Amino acid sequence: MTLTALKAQDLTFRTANGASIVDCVSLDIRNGDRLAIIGPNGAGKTTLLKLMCGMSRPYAGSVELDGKPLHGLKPIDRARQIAVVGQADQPDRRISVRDYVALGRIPHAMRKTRAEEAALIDAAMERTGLSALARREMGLLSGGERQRAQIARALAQEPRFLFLDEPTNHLDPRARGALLALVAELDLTVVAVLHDLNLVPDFATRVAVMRDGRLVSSDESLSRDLVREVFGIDLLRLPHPHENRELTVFDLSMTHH
Ligand SMILES: Nc1ncnc2c1ncn2[C@@H]1O[C@H](COP(=O)(O)OP(=O)(O)OP(=O)(O)O)[C@@H](O)[C@H]1O
Repeated sequence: MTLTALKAQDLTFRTANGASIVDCVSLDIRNGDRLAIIGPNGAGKTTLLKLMCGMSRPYAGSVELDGKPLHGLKPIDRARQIAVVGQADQPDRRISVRDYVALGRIPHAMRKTRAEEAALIDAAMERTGLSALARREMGLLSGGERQRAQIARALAQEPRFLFLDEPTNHLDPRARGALLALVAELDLTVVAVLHDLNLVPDFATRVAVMRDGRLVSSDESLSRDLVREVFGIDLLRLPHPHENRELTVFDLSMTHH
């Protein structure tokens, strides 16, 4: 049985001067989905992500969580279910990595023993490879380490949904795949804005394609025609030269044709 967990209906977000940045988007997210939101710069991806996780309010339309209005939930109740790793998060530079990760426990305060709380925080740090950096100040971390700390904080939150905005933008190529593989292993429903299209096929069970504030597709995979139309590049599926599998390749040179 696959139940719709989050249901966005006719979501519209407008700026003060009336421009629609997200325009009448309807999207169902089922339990266990890993939805990638992709699209060109300025397409409205981050705005849609914020609307769907309850961080910002729509001008029109609604989001339902298990059939109830998401925007009617108290922030703490929302935070028990939804963890968000945003692009603009600015952790206090002076706190230790471990204390930062521990912030993820705030929505659950007083529900577990101290030892259980500590074990959850340690497990989140271990999973993201941060144990050795536990005492370092957040302000001293590299961009990639900080990104992992943000994921660790979200894991410590024990959410049902994980919303990620560009979770890999500071990571080197190998670390990008590794981080998304880690996220995919967790038993979570994930919504992630991704810029690197190479990461999408392995990670996503569904792909939401945004353009000019509109949702143009939310299928299980990307079609060549759609990639060409929306991004102006070519998607090729080629046999791996040494292994018995297919490679998805994005040919950026098409823009020069
Ligand atoms: N509160 C706001 N007021 C005015 N304009 C806004 C507001 N929020 C976003 N915008 C504009 O709306 C457009 C969509 O922004 P958004 O960040 O959602 O796009 P995006 O697809 O995530 O872009 P990128 O890929 O560049 O991160 C942009 O042109 C942005 O400048």
